Amino acid sequence: MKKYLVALDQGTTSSRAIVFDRSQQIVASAQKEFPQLYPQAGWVEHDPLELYSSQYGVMMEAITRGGIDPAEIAAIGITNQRETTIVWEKATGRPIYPAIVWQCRRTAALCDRLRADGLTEHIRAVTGLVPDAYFSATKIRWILDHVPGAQERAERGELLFGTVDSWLVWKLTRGRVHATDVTNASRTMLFDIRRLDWDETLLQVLRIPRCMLPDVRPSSGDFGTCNIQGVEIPIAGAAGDQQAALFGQCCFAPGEAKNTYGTGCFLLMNTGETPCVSRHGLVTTIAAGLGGHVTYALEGSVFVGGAVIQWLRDEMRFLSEASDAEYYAQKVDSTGGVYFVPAFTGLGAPYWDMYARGAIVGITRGTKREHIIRAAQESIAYQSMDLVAAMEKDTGVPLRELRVDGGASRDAFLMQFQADMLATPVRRPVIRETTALGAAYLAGLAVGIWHDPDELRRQWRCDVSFLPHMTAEQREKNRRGWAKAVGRSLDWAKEE
Ligand SMILES: Nc1ncnc2c1ncn2[C@@H]1O[C@H](COP(=O)(O)OP(=O)(O)O)[C@@H](O)[C@H]1O
Ligand SMILES: O=P(O)(O)OC[C@H](O)CO
Repeated sequence: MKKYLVALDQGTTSSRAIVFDRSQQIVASAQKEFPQLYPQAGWVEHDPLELYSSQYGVMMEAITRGGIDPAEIAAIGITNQRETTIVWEKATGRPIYPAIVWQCRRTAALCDRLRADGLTEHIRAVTGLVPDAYFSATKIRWILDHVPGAQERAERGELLFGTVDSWLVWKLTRGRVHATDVTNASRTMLFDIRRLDWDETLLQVLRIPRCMLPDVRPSSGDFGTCNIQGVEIPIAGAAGDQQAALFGQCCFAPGEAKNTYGTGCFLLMNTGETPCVSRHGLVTTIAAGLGGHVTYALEGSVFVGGAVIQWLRDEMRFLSEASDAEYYAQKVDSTGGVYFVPAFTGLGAPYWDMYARGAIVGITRGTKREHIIRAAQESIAYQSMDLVAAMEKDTGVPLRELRVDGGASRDAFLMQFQADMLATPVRRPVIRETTALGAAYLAGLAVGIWHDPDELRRQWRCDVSFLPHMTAEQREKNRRGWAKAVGRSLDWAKEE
């Protein structure tokens, strides 16, 4: 009997595969980190072949570890780092350039031109986004401009574009399927989120040939099959990792929200079947929906979340493990007035400043390593607090609780500080691999392993609730200090 679902979670820093059974228990998993490439200041790339090989490798490792017969696998669900842009040759499957990662700022000047040309409103109205180097559209333009002959080849139909989901689908189906799902399409800055089609105006402005774009499909459904040891296994779900996490957290009803603390932080709130247009710096995006219905979400994206801890570990050598941050932060009872704005790749929502850069302010002769570590952790919560504030202004409704997940949500100090700064309960579920779980749900619903979202909702279990304790006065003082620190980091890298 088919009893397993394999979720492939291709993230920014690692590829993971998790095998779930029908009762949503993790049967086996495997994970592999891959190199981050920083060819110039502000640029971030991945090797697309490495993304695929690490993802394929961990899938096979998890299947082997779990002692699973491929014939028992009901379906594969894919979830992925979003916006990251890959262009490859249709005939050979060879990428023509490294993957330009969502964090990469190289197209900031092109985004400035789009703004200067008066396209901001069109982009907002049609795609739900803001003109920013974060999204895929200008990254495609950059590749077509910088790889010799690429524009002509793309126009002749010889090149294909895809976000990481499309690339994995293409590779896993051995070049048979060139498709993406609506959630990933909604992050390209080329997709009309109401008409559910590529937007002709933006394609023309950016001279992107329609023939290189993938077919856009519902997140739960048919993405071809992958042959594992002679067995054709349906790829039955695909969604961007943040939308998958929203789904995995069972935020199926309008008003339900989650925040994922991974490399970045991504706060998404389900807003139902009508897109909610933000007036406070958030974007409108498509959430993973079912049964042909399109569900929308408001999203706030923070570019550097857990990555600030990684930076303290790898570049500053302040920590030997990311998990040590919690210990050091609690060795001091405050940051001693230090604020850390980790705007390493600019600031995302709600500031959208591609030229902001990192700042550590308030340092005195008494500042110790522990203060800086604590300030780094607090910065993750402050940035998320800014998103909640924007969301509450947009919806006019205070957030009742925040569901959390992602690598850095393990950090209890951070979660408590988050609850304190939001004055809202923060709830961490038993299964923290909600991104992979969301992908498994989407695939499992498509092949009939589960029948409806209510069945899934009944399974959501809270592990820890962090309740707010901070006084309103302290909260306000912290909030003011943070706002002042952010002001110091804005516009830093803009050339005179
Ligand atoms: N205990 C911890 N405390 C704080 N940050 C952590 C902790 N564990 C992991 N992280 C951070 O979380 C991130 C990894 O989370 P993960 O969800 O695996 O990310 P991604 O999916 O973006 O690759 C890293 O940036 C790491 O620094
Ligand atoms: O890989 P993650 O978990 O950091 O997520 C990356 C986001 O999808 C970028 O938008």
